[in-house]
Amino acid sequence: MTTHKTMGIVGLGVMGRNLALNMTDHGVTVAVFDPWPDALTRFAVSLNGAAHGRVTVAETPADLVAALPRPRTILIMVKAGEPVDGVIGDLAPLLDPGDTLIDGGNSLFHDTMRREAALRARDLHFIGLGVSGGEEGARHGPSLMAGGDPAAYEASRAVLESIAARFDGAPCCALVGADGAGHFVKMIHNGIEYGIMQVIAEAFALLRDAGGLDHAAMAGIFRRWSQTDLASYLIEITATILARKDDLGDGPLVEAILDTAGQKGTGRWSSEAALDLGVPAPTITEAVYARALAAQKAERVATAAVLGGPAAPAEPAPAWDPDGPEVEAVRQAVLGAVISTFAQGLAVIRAGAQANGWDTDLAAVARIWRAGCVIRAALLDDIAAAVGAADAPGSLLQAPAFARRLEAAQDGWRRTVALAVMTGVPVPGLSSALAYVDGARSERLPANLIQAQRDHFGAHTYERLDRPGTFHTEWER
Ligand SMILES: NC(=O)C1=CN([C@@H]2O[C@H](COP(=O)(O)OP(=O)(O)OC[C@H]3O[C@@H](n4cnc5c(N)ncnc54)[C@H](OP(=O)(O)O)[C@@H]3O)[C@@H](O)[C@H]2O)C=CC1
Ligand SMILES: O=C(CO)[C@H](O)[C@H](O)COP(=O)(O)O
Repeated sequence: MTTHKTMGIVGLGVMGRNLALNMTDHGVTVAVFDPWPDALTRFAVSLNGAAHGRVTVAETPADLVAALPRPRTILIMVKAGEPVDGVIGDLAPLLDPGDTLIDGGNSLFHDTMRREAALRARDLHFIGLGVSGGEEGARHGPSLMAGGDPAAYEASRAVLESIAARFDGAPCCALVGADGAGHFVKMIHNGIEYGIMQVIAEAFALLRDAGGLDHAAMAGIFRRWSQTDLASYLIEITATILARKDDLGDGPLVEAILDTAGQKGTGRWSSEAALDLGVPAPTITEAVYARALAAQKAERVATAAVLGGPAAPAEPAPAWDPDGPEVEAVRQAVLGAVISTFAQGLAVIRAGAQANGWDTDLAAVARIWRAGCVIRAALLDDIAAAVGAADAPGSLLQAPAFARRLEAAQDGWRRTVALAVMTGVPVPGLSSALAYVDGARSERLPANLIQAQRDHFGAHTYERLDRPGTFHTEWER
């Protein structure tokens, strides 16, 4: 298959525009189309005369297709859902066998599987490409998670690798399986992103509300945490956010922001996939619930007016020392919860790959998350080594490097969750992540009682520990 150094791009919003600029920086010839004239104007302004001769601005999908050498490759960068089907519907009749469409949006992997099959039947290739890194990543190096036919990926690989972020010189771009695999991996990336953002937000609430720390002190704490095992993009931006003053009012900007978090669907889809696969991902799901609860602002205000929490101490406690043991305990809680969330997400990817017949290499996934993406973190280097080892265990929790980290973190983590419970600070992320680890390391869980209850009320039968077979008991006789 021919290697493409020319790419068509449909959709010049935040991501499409910046990916197009990134490509022109890397010598790729691009032809772009967006139905919104302002998007084309904004793109022309961003180009500022650069890449002369290597950019064609098309006025219609037909012009775009005509501007591309065969076999053509077109990256679709529009909102997930109907707009993607709309663009495919516009382009497919104009394409020739062997051409490739790449969907770089946050599409649901089931949609990608459906689209890939429909286009394959028309001799067209379809790659579902997870793109992470936001605006800055798109412009200067995102992490790219591709799903599709290896030959079609090979044809676009040079361009994708040239624009991807690099970690120790290696591009953060890989084929992670067939059809919907790239979008599945990106979906779980976002689920992990939800979990980590939630536990960081809970740490912020504890430092502020239980620890009595001001925003300058908290910014310093997060900056120091950036120098530890917790080093990551999300911890870094949290330090920056906490330090920012409100230029439209007094005090820190973060306190002027309405406390209702938005969500576009990938977190919920991750939870749905985990439930469908029967794989626990409680911290991801709690993070989705936490955003749903946050969105119920009026309801929360009404409840707060009638329902009190724990009694305040007679004497207000002094603020925590930013270098003291309480803050270190919160750091351990966040570290443990981040590891737990990665373990949950990787387990869902492993099960999703198995269920869908994808040959997803978990170590490659961890490697391409080391730079460019929102969940990039120092831990990912060790995660890649742990899940890529010849004798890699079934769960990240069993990998010696992570079992030891969790053991070291658990004391502070438990004290932090206990403190949150006693002071009434909601920590669904930190506590579910801990419960996941405690459940995962339990040789015996109380599911024996659940089986007995099921057998009692529904004659569902049970198995025994000491002999094979299926048993039923007449419990009331
Ligand atoms: N923003 C981010 O940080 C990230 C976004 N993503 C995903 O990337 C995708 C694009 O996101 P983003 O760039 O932020 O979205 P934007 O809304 O900024 O841009 C989408 C662009 O596509 C255009 N468009 C819509 N429908 C069509 C169509 N039928 N034909 C051609 N163009 C069309 C839109 O035009 P109009 O405005 O007129 O509708 C708009 O210019 C989404 O799936 C998003 O979830 C992935 C990673 C990070
Ligand atoms: O894919 C992304 C980052 O990786 C996008 O920023 C996405 O919009 C984040 O999800 P949500 O809007 O639901 O918080």
